[in-house]
Parts: sequence; C-alpha cells; structure tokens
Amino acid sequence: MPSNSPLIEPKASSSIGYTLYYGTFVHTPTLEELEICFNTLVGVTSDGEIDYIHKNYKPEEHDYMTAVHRNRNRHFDFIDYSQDPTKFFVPGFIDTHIHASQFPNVGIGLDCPLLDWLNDYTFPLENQFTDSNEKKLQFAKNVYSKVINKTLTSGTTCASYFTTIDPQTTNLFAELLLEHGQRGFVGKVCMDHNDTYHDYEESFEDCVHSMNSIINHLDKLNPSDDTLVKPIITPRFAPVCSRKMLNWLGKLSKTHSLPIQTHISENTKEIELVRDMFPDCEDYATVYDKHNLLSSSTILAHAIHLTKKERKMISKKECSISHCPTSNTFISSGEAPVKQYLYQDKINVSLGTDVSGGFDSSILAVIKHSILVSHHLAMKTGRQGDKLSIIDALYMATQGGAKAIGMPDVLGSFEVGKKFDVQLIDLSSKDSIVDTFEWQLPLEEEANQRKKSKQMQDLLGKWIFSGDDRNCVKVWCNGRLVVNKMHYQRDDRWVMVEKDF
Ligand SMILES: O=c1[nH]c(=O)c2nc[nH]c2[nH]1
Ligand SMILES: [Zn+2]
Repeated sequence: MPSNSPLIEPKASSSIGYTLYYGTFVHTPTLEELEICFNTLVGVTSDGEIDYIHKNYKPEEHDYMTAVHRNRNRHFDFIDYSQDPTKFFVPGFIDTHIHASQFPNVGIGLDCPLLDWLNDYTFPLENQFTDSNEKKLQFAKNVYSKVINKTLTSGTTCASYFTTIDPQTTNLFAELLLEHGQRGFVGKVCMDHNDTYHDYEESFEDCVHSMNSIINHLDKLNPSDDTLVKPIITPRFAPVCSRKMLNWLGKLSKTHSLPIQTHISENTKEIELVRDMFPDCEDYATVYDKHNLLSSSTILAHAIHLTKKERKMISKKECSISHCPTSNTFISSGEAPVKQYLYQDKINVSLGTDVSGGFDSSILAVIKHSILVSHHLAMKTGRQGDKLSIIDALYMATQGGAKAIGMPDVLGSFEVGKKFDVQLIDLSSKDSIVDTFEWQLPLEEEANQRKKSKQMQDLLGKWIFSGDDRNCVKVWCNGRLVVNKMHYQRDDRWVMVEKDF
C-alpha cells in the first residue's frame, strides 16, 4: 500500500460478507431520468453484486432478513445512513478520458494551443517514463500512485486511462490500479510517427511487441473471479500514427475484442494537419473508419468541431464521445455542442477529465464545467436548447460512461445484477464547504414526496456547484470499501471512523 494514500482502505480490511445499505440513493438510469429513492435498502453480495433493492423500505413494516436469508448468509453488515438528510449514495463516477502520465502537469500550460502544448509540455513529461529501467519505474510509481489516489478519493470508481509509449511502466500502472482497488482501462499510447518531437516516438515493431506484452501481462493480473483492469487500444491521434500502425491496431482490437480510445477534432489546426496528412480521406472520422477503428467500443475524446457527416458516421457506428470541457476551456479548444450530440444525433456522450489538458482530476468538477460551458455555448448560439441540465451531466458522468466503456449492464446505476461501484456523498462532512439550511433538507417526517424530491434536487445543485471531493466520504468498488474518509463528531472534535459503523 503506497504510504502517500492514507485514505485508501487496505485490501485486507475490505468487507467480504453480505451487506445491506440503507438510505437515499440517487441515480440517472436513462438519459433525462433522475430517480431519487428515499429509504431504500440495497443488498450486496460478497462478490460486490447488487442482488436486492427495496425502495421505500420501512423497518416497522418489512423484514430485511428475507434478503439476507435468500442468500443463506448468516453474517451480514447493515449500514444505515437513512437518518441524515445530507448523506446520499450515487453511482461511482466513470472518467472516460484521462492521461495518468500527465498528472504532474496539472495546472501548467494555460491557453497554449494543442499542438504547441503537446510539444512544450506533454511530450517532454511523457518521455520521462521511457528513462532507464530503475529511474522510470520509480518515477512512474510516484506519479501513478498519486493520480489513482486522487481520482479514487474524488469518487471515480472506473477510468479509461492513457499512459505513455512505455510498456513496463504501463504494466506497473495496471498493478497499481488493482492494488488501490480502482477499475480501469489501461491504454499504452501508440505513436510511431511523431514528426515534431522525434525524441518521443516508437517504431512500429516496438509498438507491436509492447502491446503484446501488455495484453499478456494484464490477462494474468486480474483476480480469477473478476476483470478489474483491461487493456484498451490507444492510437494517440491520427497525426502521430502511420497508416500501417492504425491498420494493425484496428485488427488487434478485433482479434482480442478490445475497446479503442483516441482523440478527434479537438483543435482547428489539428484538423488541418490531419487533412494534409490524409488527403485521400474526406474528414478526420474517415481516417479512423478507413482503418477499422470506429465501432461501438470506441471512445472518441473531445469531438468539438465535427462536421454533420462525421456526426452521422459516429452515430451510425455507435461510437461514444468523451466530452472534456475543463480541458477544452483550459487550452482554448472550443465548446462541443453536447446537447445536440445527445438528443439530435443520438450519440452516447460521457465525461472525461483529460488530465492534464484538464486541470481538475475530479469528475464532479467536470460535471460543473460541462454545464457552464454549455451555457456559454447557448449564449453564443442563442439556442436555449444547447444548455445541459444537472440530469444530463450526471447521466454522462455515470450511465453514459458505463455505456462508453462497454459496461452498461454492469455499472452506472443502481440495478439488481449490477456491481456496487458507489460513492457516499456527505454535504456536512468535515471540512465541507457546502452550506445547507434546515429548511432545505428533505426530512424523514416530510409527508409531501414531491416537496422532498424537489429538496433533494436542490441539494444535488449544492453538491455539484459548491461541493468537491471533501463531500465524497466513502467509495466502494466492486462492493469493496476502497476509500473511507468518514468522521464523526465527539466532544466537539472530529474523529475518524475506523469502521463502517
Ligand atoms: O488533450 C489532448 N491531450 C493529449 O495528450 C493529446 N494527444 C493528442 N491529442 C491530445 N489532446
Ligand atoms: Zn487527451
């Protein structure tokens, strides 16, 4: 266990029995649908699977032991947050675009446009992961432990990561994910044609060798009963990949049934470059399509400046877009018309922090930024319909993310058969900067359910716009408690809770 992550629960202390969670559960099972379930009992098996949901559970009327007995479990935990209206469960966040290797550059490179930003800040940093063996492993362990700790303690239970071109440190990254208990897709960056920064590129043959080594290593790494880390095919973006490499990666995805992630149409200069380099392709999306890289398991990051034809193709191929508004603002790339993608083009859209183009590794922050950027877009276009709602953004951060990573029936919402990848939000946590007033709280005794639901929706607004990772007090991944920042007040002092209750 890395010593710099005191908030991460060590594996040994994870709960292994049957667990019943009781309290308020909030989720967006489908686009446009927000479900707020008060007094809900959720049963989770020792494998981390939700096998029982009882909405509106009344202890005086119902017997929770039926759930326990159904599983022939004599030992179980009962975790009750129903008495505190400032606490609620939400699905763990799914970050569908993040560069783990770029974490040290967070906050650096403001307003440097993409291609300069890559050469001046990003390639030199990523190149440090290709140093001599001992040096690079130490460097990688430090950076990768920190980024996993940071995202996990901010409520990200699963992420689709980019690492670097280096295979050894990429394998180390996958091991660290498992050690911390975060679900993850691990993408070794593939790039054999870096014309502007030759120090940081690989040969086609090296790429083939590295990808095979990573696929084999990750195959052996997962626990026997579950796949928590998985490789993802990652051509960095068209300008740094030869046609031979793009072709091979398309085939590799098919032969190993592996998902694909890449960048598309982030910056106008980048689009011009692609046009010059691939004159036989009508547009950027066609470059990927020609090399068999567009399918329902492809995540396309940014997708800000797509043409109508590209949108149609992306929709038809059922690719997902990872919207990264924090990054798009920080390096001035533009405003993606996300509402149109979701509702008119019927494209699945998820959210990405895009560290370090994005300066915040918390998806909660990206939810906030996605809404603000959409308001700016609406002011520019004069179309109110361009504005994203809280429900849209929460959906993209959870169920939309689950769809993007090919796990719509496993993650993203509370449903029997899904995995318990969950965060507990506490608006009155120690150090919380959220202010709530008594009349704003959905109290147990409130009989008017509509009023109670409206109060809960207002609390979601408070969480998203004035909260942060300090309000994410517990995180479970695959049913296992992996983060516990829970404190309680004793004699006017905040004391860390050792156990769940
Ligand atoms: O935001 C981005 N970050 C990157 O590292 C990158 N590489 C290509 N295109 C990119 N865009
Ligand atoms: Zn990126």
